[in-house]
This record gives sequence, C-alpha cells and structure tokens, in this order.
Amino acid sequence: MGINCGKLRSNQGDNMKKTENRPRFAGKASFLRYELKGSLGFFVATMLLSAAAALTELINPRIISCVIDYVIGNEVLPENGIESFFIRSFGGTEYIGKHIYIPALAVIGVGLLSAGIKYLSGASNSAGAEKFVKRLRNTLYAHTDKLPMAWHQKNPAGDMIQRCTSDVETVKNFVSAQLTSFVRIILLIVLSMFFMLKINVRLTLIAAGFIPIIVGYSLFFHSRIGKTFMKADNEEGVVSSIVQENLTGIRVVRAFGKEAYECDRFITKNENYTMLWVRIMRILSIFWSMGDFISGLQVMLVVILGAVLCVKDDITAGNYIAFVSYNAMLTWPVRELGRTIADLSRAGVSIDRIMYIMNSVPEELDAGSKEFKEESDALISFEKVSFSYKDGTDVLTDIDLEVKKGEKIGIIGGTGSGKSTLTDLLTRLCDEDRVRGVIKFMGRDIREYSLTDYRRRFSKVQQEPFLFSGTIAENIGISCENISREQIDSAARDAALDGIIDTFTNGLDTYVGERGVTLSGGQKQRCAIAAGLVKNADVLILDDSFSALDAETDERIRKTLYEKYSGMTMIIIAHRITTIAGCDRIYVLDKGRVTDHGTHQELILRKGIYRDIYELQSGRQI
Ligand SMILES: Nc1ncnc2c1ncn2[C@@H]1O[C@H](COP(=O)(O)OP(=O)(O)OP(=O)(O)O)[C@@H](O)[C@H]1O
Repeated sequence: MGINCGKLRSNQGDNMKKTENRPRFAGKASFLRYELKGSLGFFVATMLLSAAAALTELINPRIISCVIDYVIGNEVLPENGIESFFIRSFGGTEYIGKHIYIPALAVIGVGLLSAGIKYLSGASNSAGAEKFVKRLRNTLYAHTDKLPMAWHQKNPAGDMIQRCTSDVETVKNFVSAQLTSFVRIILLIVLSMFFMLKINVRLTLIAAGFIPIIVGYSLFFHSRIGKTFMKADNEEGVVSSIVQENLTGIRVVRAFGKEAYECDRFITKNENYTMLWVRIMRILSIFWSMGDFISGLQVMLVVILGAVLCVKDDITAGNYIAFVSYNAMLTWPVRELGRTIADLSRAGVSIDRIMYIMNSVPEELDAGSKEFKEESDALISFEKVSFSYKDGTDVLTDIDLEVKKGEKIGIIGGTGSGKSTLTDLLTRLCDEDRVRGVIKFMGRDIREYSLTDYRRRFSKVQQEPFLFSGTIAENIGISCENISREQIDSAARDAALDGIIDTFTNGLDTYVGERGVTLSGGQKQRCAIAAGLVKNADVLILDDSFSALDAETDERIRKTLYEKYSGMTMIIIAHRITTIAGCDRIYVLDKGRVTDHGTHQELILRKGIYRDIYELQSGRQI
C-alpha cells in the first residue's frame, strides 16, 4: 500500500491545529469590512447625503440672522462676503424689506432641499441596511452549516438562533443608524462651531466646554454597560433555547405532565433576563437624564450669556438668534455622539457573539483525495480504535472490526454501549482529533478522503428519524438531486410504505407537518429507511431503524434488503436479535468494547451476552 497512516495522521493533526488557532476574522473591523461588501457603496452615499443635509440645515439660521440685522434692523451690510453677495443679488436690503416673502421663500426652499436630500439619504441607507443584513444572514447560515457536528452538539440551537436573528438585527441597526450618521454628527459639530466662532469666540469656547464632559461621560458609561449587555444577550439565548426545546419536545412535556415545571423553568430564566434589562434601562435612564441635564445647563448658559453680550452690544440681535440656533445644532450631535458611543457597547457585544460563530473552524469538506480505489479486501476496517467525547472517559475502546464489500454486518449491545458512536466515527460525524487508532475505507485512512465525497459513499438512517415539513415523496428523495418518481415509488415499496400510503388520500404526496408530526413513529421510520435506500450508496447504515416496526413489517423489509439489495454493504444496529440474525457477521458491544463476533449460529453456541439476549428474547434455553 505504501501509505504511512500514522505519519499522515500526525501531519494532519498539526495542520488542523494551525487552522484552529487562526480565526477567520482578526477583529471587529475586519469582520465588518467583509460583511459590508456590496452595501458599503450605499452607506458611503448615505454619509455624503447626510453631510449635504447637515450643510443645508446650517443655511436657515444665517438667512434669519441677516434679515433681522440688515433688513429689519439697522446694521450696515458689509462690502464683501457671501451674505452681502446674496442680499445684493436679490435687490439689496431695501428691496428685500419691501418684499419680505423673498427670505421666507428662501427658508422654505432650503427646507425642501434639506428634506429631499434626507429622503435620498434614507432610501440609500435602507437599501444598504437590507443588503448588509442579507449578506450577514447568508454568510452566517452558510458558515453554521459547515461547522462540525461536535460544534453543534456543544452549542445550544436556541442560543445560535438568537445570535443569527436578534444579534444580526442589533448590528444592522448600529451600522445603518449610528455609523452612517457619524459623518453628519462630526460635520454638524465642526460647522456649527465654525459659525459660532465667527459670531463670538468667548461664547463659543463656553458652549464647547461641555463637549468633553458629554463625550467623557459617554465613554465612562460605555465601559460600564458593556458587560451587562453581554449578560443580557446570553440570557436571551438561554430563554430562546428553552422555548425552542419546549416546542420541539412538546409531546414529551405533555406526556409527562411537565407543563408546570417547564413553565416555572421559563419564568425563572425570563425573570433573570428581564432583571438584566431592567438594570440596563435603569443605567440608560440615568445616562440619558444626566445627558439632558448637562445639555440643558449648557443651553441655559449660552442663552443667558448671549443675552448679556447682546444687551452690551457685543453681538447683534440677529447674531444672537443665529448663535442660539447653532448651539442647538451643536448640542444635538454631541448628544448623538454620546449615544453612538453608548450603542457601540451593545453592537460590540452582538458582533462578538456573531464572530464566535464565524470564527469557529468549519469542516474541511473538500480537502483530501477524491479518488476511491479498492486497496484492500476489507471495505471498512477499524484497527484498535478508541474514542472519547471528553478527556478521561472512553466511549469506545480498542475496536477491531472488518466489513467486506456486500456484507451485512449486525451490531448489538446494551444501551450506551457505543453503537451509534461507532457509526458516527465511520461517517466522520465526531471530533476526529479525539479518535485513536485507524479507521480505513477501501484500505486507506478515512481522513485521506475529501469529506464530501467520502460521506456520499454512505447512507445513514438515523436512530431518531427526522422528517422535514414537506411531502412524504420529498422526504424520501431528500438525499438525491435528480431522482425520478419511479425510484421514489420503488424505495417506498421496499420500505413497506405502500400499505400506509393507500390509507392517505394523497399517497406519497401527502404533506407531513414539521418534523413529520402527522406520522406515527413506525411510519416515520419507514420513510427514513426509504430515503436511505433511494440514495443507493456503497454502505447503508441502519441505526436501530426497525425499533418501531411490528415483527411482520420488520421481516418484510429485512427480506427485501437481503434479496433485492444483496450486493449493498449494510451495517445494521439493532436491539432485536431477529433483525440481525441473518447478517454475515454480528459484533457484540459491551461498554464500548467488542466482546464477541461471529454468525448468529456461532454466537448462540457460545456463552456470553449474545446468547443471554437470545434466550431472553426467544424464551428458549440453549
Ligand atoms: N455528544 C455526546 N457527548 C457526550 N457523550 C455522548 C455524546 N453522544 C453519546 N454520548 C455518550 O456515549 C455513550 C455511547 O452512546 P451511543 O449513543 O453511541 O450508545 P448506543 O450504544 O448507540 O446507545 P443506544 O442503544 O441507547 O442508542 C453513552 O454513554 C452516551 O452517553
């Protein structure tokens, strides 16, 4: 063979570690850069349009101030300057005084222009936000889909759903509402200050003295609230998990009369979640009211000091009104800046939670060989394979097992003896780093194959059949892309579905609800067997797939498997001896070890677990 599997395994291990240590996104900025592809243009346009809207907002106070000072008042119009240019262009102060509708129309015109720009900015922002959130959801879902089973077993589905919905929404709102208005806020602050400085330097410095107070206070608040947001988001994930678990397991809850218990569990977790939000809202209320107080103080000071300066003739009445307007324009963006900083905590927490998923290492589906050449007599072999889900407790120990092409192999053993785990290892659904020993397919270490191509060689009927909402036919054909109706019909017959289909009005086109709720356990199992058969894979694994079938149906399906599918390699896990008695070889598992193997006849003649089970189930003594 010439392949040193031990060396290959250690090299692969090194590579895997390197990949694990390298997150996909080094930080929030690189994550946002990646997710903003396709929507960045819209957000840039939004920022530019917001900046234009901010500029237009600054015009009206100037128009009003000029009218008060030069048209209504007695101030002398300067020779130069943009205001003088416009006043002269419209016929001079006297003409405008007689036609006062001119400045009124100008104010309305500027207002309309500002509204038009704001509309365009809003439209561009919405388009960008929807594109951004669509890409984020798509990449997140596609990535989650590629994560290994071990990852899915470790992370509760409810929490992951919450990250993919609520956290995504938080990030979208932050990017579209806060981040895009950032440019506008900065521009409004700079320009308001510029015009205020032109009117009076001392008063501007007093007004601007409040900016570092508000920004510093917001930064302090931002550092305090971040952890509480994280706790609240985690608690929301717990609440989502309970709802999801209860809806999925509603039958069990009802059957065991656990409604009150589950309701209490929900109420407790919901209480924790609510309390965290009450705490957040309390901190937010303090933050906002303190912000209001500081801003109010600033406005009051500017109004009083401005009035004093106006009385002393240090500034004109028009300039005083313009200054107060610009100051109002300054306080709003400064407060918004504080809000943006505060919202940064929440968005930062949500980005971290999303990045946890995005930085989890996916399965390398296409690495490895796509070539399958028979290099050994054994199609499948386990050589001294041990496995543990966590350190120190082996679920499988020193498993040696061989399956030749076309053989039907039975596996029997007590509950928890490791039967399903063994087939999960074979189909590479477990954390492969925890596997010791070698598993080979066609004589080569299974890790040498591309995961996608390797898994295509197997068809596994799960212990707990899962049906998607759709028709029975759709569920049978789920594993194949181009499947004919004849193939589906034939597989349904082979899985003994023909009898029950006659009882449904729409036959195979009968719609089964979510998770197949409208079917009985046995019907679901037969659908799953049909789906397993239709794939026509090299190896069919039936994991306790006959457990809900009556003896007659069990026998009928078995007969079909042995006769019609005689060339197909099968691994049949069962608790009933009759289901596996006809197998070419049977492996007996006990506490994760193969304690015996042989044909049914060989095993019942030997003292051991198999004979004990046989005697118990058949009621005969050997
Ligand atoms: N994802 C997991 N994480 C941790 N332990 C697990 C996991 N899955 C299974 N186990 C443990 O591994 C052992 C073997 O489980 P496995 O499902 O392989 O047994 P089994 O022989 O198929 O049982 P049964 O006949 O009841 O289906 C059990 O002790 C089980 O608790």
